Amino acid sequence: MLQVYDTEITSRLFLGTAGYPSPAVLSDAVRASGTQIITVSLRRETAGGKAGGAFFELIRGLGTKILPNTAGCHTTKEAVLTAKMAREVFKTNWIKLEVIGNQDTLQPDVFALVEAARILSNEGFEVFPYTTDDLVVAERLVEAGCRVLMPWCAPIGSAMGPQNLSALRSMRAHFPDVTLIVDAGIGRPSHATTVMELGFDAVLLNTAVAGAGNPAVMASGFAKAVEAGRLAFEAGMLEPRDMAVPSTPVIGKAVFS
Ligand SMILES: CC(=O)[C@@H](O)[C@H](O)COP(=O)(O)O
Repeated sequence: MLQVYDTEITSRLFLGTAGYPSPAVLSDAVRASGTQIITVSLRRETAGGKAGGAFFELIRGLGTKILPNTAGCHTTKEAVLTAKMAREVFKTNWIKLEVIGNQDTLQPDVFALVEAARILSNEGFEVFPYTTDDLVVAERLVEAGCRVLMPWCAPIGSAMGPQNLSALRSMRAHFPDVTLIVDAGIGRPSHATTVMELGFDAVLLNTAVAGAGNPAVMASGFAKAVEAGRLAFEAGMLEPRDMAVPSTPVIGKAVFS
């Protein structure tokens, strides 16, 4: 069971809803993933060219909790305004806060992000900030009122997978009580397993499923990968060793008669 703000969920896989070839494929993938939280952009072109009301109706019909996002925003002002519109449209205080600072890497403008997080938290929003793996920025976001952090593991849509495992490990160690969700850059189920093994609470991904040859099958693969990583973390994994250790201890010598 994972607590996200005051909501308890069992699936640790969050799914984006952009870039699917059709609304039907999107619906199938969401169902196959078993996700309980999907993120929706108020601004992006949506599945099958459907936009606005029709798309949002489809999203509401999927039976998951909705985490609106501010994808495509580049300033504090734009992100705050988009968050307020999202609250009206989806009747939720949750907002996945994205303030993009660089067009090539789509990395967040962390200064504008902290400012927007503070404004929105003060206005009663529960903020899920899309951030880098920088510990100082993370501290500022927590001070601004965020109880969830969403560090990237690689640029959005890159499918590169974790680029800085030691930074992610440090983040987990520094924030044992903050809900940490890896968001962006995951390309394969094994990437999701890797970050879950580090003790991250969940992963959010979009492109790896939406762009797969068969999104529903890939969504199901990711669900299993996330669960496997979590189970491994909870079970306690062995540390790698330099030397061989016999897995079958022997006592004395075999006796042949
Ligand atoms: C969907 C969303 O809100 C994002 O933050 C992002 O698009 C996820 O990244 P990937 O598409 O790389 O999984």
